[in-house]
Amino acid sequence: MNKRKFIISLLYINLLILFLGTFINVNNSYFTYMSKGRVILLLTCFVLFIYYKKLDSSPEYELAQVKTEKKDKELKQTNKPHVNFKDVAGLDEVKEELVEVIDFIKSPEKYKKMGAKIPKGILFYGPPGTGKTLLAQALAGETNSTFFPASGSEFVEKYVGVGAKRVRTLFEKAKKNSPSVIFIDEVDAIGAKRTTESNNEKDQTLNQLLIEMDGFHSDQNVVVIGATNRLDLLDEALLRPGRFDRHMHIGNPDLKARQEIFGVHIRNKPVDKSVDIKKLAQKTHGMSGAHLSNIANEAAILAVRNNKKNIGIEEFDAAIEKVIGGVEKKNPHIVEKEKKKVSYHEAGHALMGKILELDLISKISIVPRGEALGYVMYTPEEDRYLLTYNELKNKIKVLLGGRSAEQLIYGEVSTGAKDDLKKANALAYQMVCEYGMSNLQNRVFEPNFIKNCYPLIDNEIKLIIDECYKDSVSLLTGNLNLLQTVADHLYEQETLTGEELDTLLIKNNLILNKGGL
Ligand SMILES: Nc1ncnc2c1ncn2[C@@H]1O[C@H](COP(=O)(O)OP(=O)(O)OP(=O)(O)O)[C@@H](O)[C@H]1O
Ligand SMILES: [Zn+2]
Repeated sequence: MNKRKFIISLLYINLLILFLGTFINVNNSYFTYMSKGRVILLLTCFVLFIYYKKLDSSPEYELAQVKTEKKDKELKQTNKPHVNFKDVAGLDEVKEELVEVIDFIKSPEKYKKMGAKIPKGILFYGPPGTGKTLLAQALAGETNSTFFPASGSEFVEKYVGVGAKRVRTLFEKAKKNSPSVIFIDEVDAIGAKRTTESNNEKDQTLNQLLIEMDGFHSDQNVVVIGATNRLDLLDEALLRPGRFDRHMHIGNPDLKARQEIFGVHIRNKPVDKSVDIKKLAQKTHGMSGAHLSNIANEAAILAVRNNKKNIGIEEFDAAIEKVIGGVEKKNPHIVEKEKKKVSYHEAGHALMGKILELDLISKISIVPRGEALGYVMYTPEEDRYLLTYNELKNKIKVLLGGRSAEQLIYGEVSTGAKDDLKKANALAYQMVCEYGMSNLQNRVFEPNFIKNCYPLIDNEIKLIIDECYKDSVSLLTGNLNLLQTVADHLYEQETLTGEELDTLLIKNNLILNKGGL
């Protein structure tokens, strides 16, 4: 009821009471014998009633009504993203993992009956522009949830308690509008590791976030998604079970994913038939989804500028060059000619792993990840607590496989093996100083004693590393064809799963030469 209506109603009721009073209070000097007064009162009541009714349909009133309804609807609409999984290209593994969360949000009763708890906190981590925000929006879109975006930096304020209050309000709103998805970008701005030097405001904000995450129950149907470029910066407390306990890596797209991302971004653009999306994807190795969307947009702008009906390959090429210019300054990883070298390097690691039957390979990739230009991911067959002398040496050989491949193919080595060498040397050091696995035999060297006999220890480390490197080069030499095939496929596809690697070997009748092992 609005103000005007309220006043009229009051007036109306008062007049009615007055009118009835004329019958009860016979001594009333005004009305007892004044039937005219009664008529006037009745008439006023009637007029007021008509006015009241008219108010309901007055344009002014209707407008006010429409305005509030629109505001409510707008709020709901902006909070309900019209994005779903088909707008997110690539990232198949992550989407697969999220399917379960979607089901949780859609039919919580099913899980409640089984006593299963809805996952509360999911953490997306990975380089900028890879679709973390987009994916969170799509999760809300898929489940018709209300979306509450926030950024960690918004919560960090000068005044103690302000950030904490904002966190509280955000969660309150989300609970009221459930099912809902809270998305906190740059979560490291509030959730960074606490230092001894206290920062009252930041600590309070983080504490409030922890309290809120502990506080809501699975039946409240609120999912919190945090995003960060730096998982290593986050406070342990935030990663504990019941908080952000599901971590999903959102990496840069590989060739196939880049093709798909281009597909999404040219969906509504008039693109010339001669444009080959695969070729565009090949030219944009190492770029993020945001870069690709930027390229599609730049190309469209250029087409307008060139008075073209359709976007042609010239526009795409110019747009790629423009974006690469910006990227290369920030990201030294993206140099096309290095892609080949990285392919040999990673193929070297993978082949050594296969030859020596170390852990199972789950993925080989030349898509840069963090500091690394490429990587091989292993799934350990079982937890191992005891490793033999030969097994440790095999581990070192696999670590040196990348450098050996480079030496073999290019006749010289590059800086790409920095991390491998560090790990290989650390293992060799442990073999000599901790495990008694060198010519120094069953001796163990305590850290404060090492300085005294360092040349001796260093010599033993060198013997192990040199022998492993020699073996690794000779094993790869015996499998040169294989190295070539794997590297070529890796260069083409950018990622190979463990199964794809196996199929490749079988299909090409390639037999591992284990060099008498
Ligand atoms: N996988 C993808 N599929 C389709 N478009 C994508 C994809 N990844 C990124 N994009 C495009 O890039 C834009 C930026 O992505 P988004 O903001 O989600 O990245 P982000 O990972 O959240 O980045 P930041 O870490 O910088 O916050 C998106 O709006 C979208 O246009
Ligand atoms: Zn390596």
